[in-house]
Amino acid sequence: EFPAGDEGYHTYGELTEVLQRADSEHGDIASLSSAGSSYQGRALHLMKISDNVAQDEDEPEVLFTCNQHAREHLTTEMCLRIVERFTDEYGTDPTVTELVNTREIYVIPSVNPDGSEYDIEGGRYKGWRKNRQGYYGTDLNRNWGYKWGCCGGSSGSPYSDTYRGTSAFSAPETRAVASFVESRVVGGSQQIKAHIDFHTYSELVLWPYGYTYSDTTDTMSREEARRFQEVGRKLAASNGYTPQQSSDLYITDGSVNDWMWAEHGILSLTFEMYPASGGGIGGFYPPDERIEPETRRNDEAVDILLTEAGAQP
Ligand SMILES: NS(=O)(=O)N[C@@H](Cc1ccccc1)C(=O)O
Ligand SMILES: [Ca+2]
Ligand SMILES: [Ca+2]
Ligand SMILES: [Ca+2]
Ligand SMILES: [Ca+2]
Ligand SMILES: [Zn+2]
Repeated sequence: EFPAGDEGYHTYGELTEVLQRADSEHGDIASLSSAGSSYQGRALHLMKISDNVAQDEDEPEVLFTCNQHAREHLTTEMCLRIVERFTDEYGTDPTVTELVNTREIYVIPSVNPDGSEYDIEGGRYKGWRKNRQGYYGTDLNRNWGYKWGCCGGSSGSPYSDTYRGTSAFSAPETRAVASFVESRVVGGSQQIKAHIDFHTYSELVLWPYGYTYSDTTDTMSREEARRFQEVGRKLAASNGYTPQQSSDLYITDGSVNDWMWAEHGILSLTFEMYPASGGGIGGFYPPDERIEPETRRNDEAVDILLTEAGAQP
């Protein structure tokens, strides 16, 4: 459980309850399933939100993933905010209603439930980042299969916080989410057009590639790079984060954004949420009073991405 005073954060059990309630109370537009299981057997909850939710309609699909990194609990709350806003405000908020009627929204609130539960075990924060596979865990955001381990943007040491795992997709969690994305290739084309992976912290909007400093590659043309910049800057203007290519921060290899773009042409970005800086490990644990303001802060960005998905080939 969360330490005293931080009860506003959701444990895995509480998260599960909220999702199950949304599914039952909004059955016409919300459908709860699972992308697969974590290493320790927890369901990787997958919520679909759309009109005629039981039908696979020809509407742009958008994916939101959260909590790849265990200690980044604010991101789980961010994905919950998306689920609650697009179910509770459907039929009253015109923007929400229009987006639910014209898009298929997928939300995975916790990609790393094992690590998240371990991080808060005994009501004390451990600063844990990785999953719970093997003795020391794998950094899920270095385990994706595009340019895995290519470029010094991850570690081969199991003790390291950026340990890439024994092979691409060696972690059941990345494998499950990747399989879900692969299942959205229908009639030869990927139905998911855009994606945000939420992290904390630093208040940044990041776009690929992470594995190289160069803006363009054989799989990122000048106009594609310009599209990422344009959308990234628009998103950052709405929430006050700083927009940049992720390698401007540091080189990473095996990150989710690189794989989503290179393998599926998905406009995939990372949001690093509040706080902007300061506090070292403490920055990962903002008091629960920050949950509402810092998740609502991204409402407009979520709407922008859902809208931009309609213009994505
Ligand atoms: N959340 S964080 O502190 O781990 N930072 C992220 C930043 C990041 C995210 C996506 C691509 C490159 C870099 C990380 O995975 O290192
Ligand atoms: Ca509190
Ligand atoms: Ca629909
Ligand atoms: Ca569809
Ligand atoms: Ca519709
Ligand atoms: Zn992170």
